[in-house]
Amino acid sequence: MIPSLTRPSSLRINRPIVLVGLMGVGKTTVGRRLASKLRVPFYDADEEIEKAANMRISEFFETYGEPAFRDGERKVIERLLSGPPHVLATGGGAFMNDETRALVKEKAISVWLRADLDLLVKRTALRNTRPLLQNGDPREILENLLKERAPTYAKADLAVDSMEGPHNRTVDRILKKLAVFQRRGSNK
Ligand SMILES: Nc1ncnc2c1ncn2[C@@H]1O[C@H](COP(=O)(O)OP(=O)(O)OP(=O)(O)O)[C@@H](O)[C@H]1O
Ligand SMILES: O=C(O)C1=C[C@@H](O)[C@@H](O)[C@H](O)C1
Ligand SMILES: [Mg+2]
Repeated sequence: MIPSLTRPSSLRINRPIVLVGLMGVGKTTVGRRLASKLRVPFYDADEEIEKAANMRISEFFETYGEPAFRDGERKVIERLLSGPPHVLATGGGAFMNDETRALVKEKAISVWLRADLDLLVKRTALRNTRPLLQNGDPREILENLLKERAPTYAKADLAVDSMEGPHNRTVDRILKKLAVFQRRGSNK
């Protein structure tokens, strides 16, 4: 028997699926697995920006600053969303940009991945390449970002918890909500 980890989903998506949410919530890891189950390509906006600019995100922030990064991020997301259905993991701040969010709302199904503060602190501690967490106490920064950004993330079409446990449990929760959303048009 094919293990459930790799068993494809019977769901057919007709629009890109865009994952939004804070740093460390699992957009990249969960997104990659979701795409594989849906048998569609996976893209990570942060990786695409790094490829286009030929530098790491942290270097981009240092060289050009955050407003230029947000502009590049919007362009990269616009290019990706004009292609066929796929799963796209966005950078943690992408959905905060009004133009980027309007684009995502128009062209894709957006999914807010949620986790509590403790888990975000634990997961982001595994990698220290996130420029916004470099200057100060990561817990305090994440707590403030969570407060500030949650009302905007809540504008996504769906919200799914990405809590402790196997990644695939989160993937399966997304697939279930997507199936209902596609059938009914909306299901928060
Ligand atoms: N559902 C999950 N269960 C357990 N661990 C997870 C889960 N999702 C992600 N992780 C772990 O948390 C870490 C951060 O995940 P990931 O890099 O996918 O987050 P991200 O949302 O893409 O962050 P960023 O916005 O900084 O790119 C990884 O080490 C990953 O393995
Ligand atoms: O939350 C944010 O604003 C960011 C998250 C990362 O994915 C990167 O896009 C960048 O470090 C900014
Ligand atoms: Mg990521």
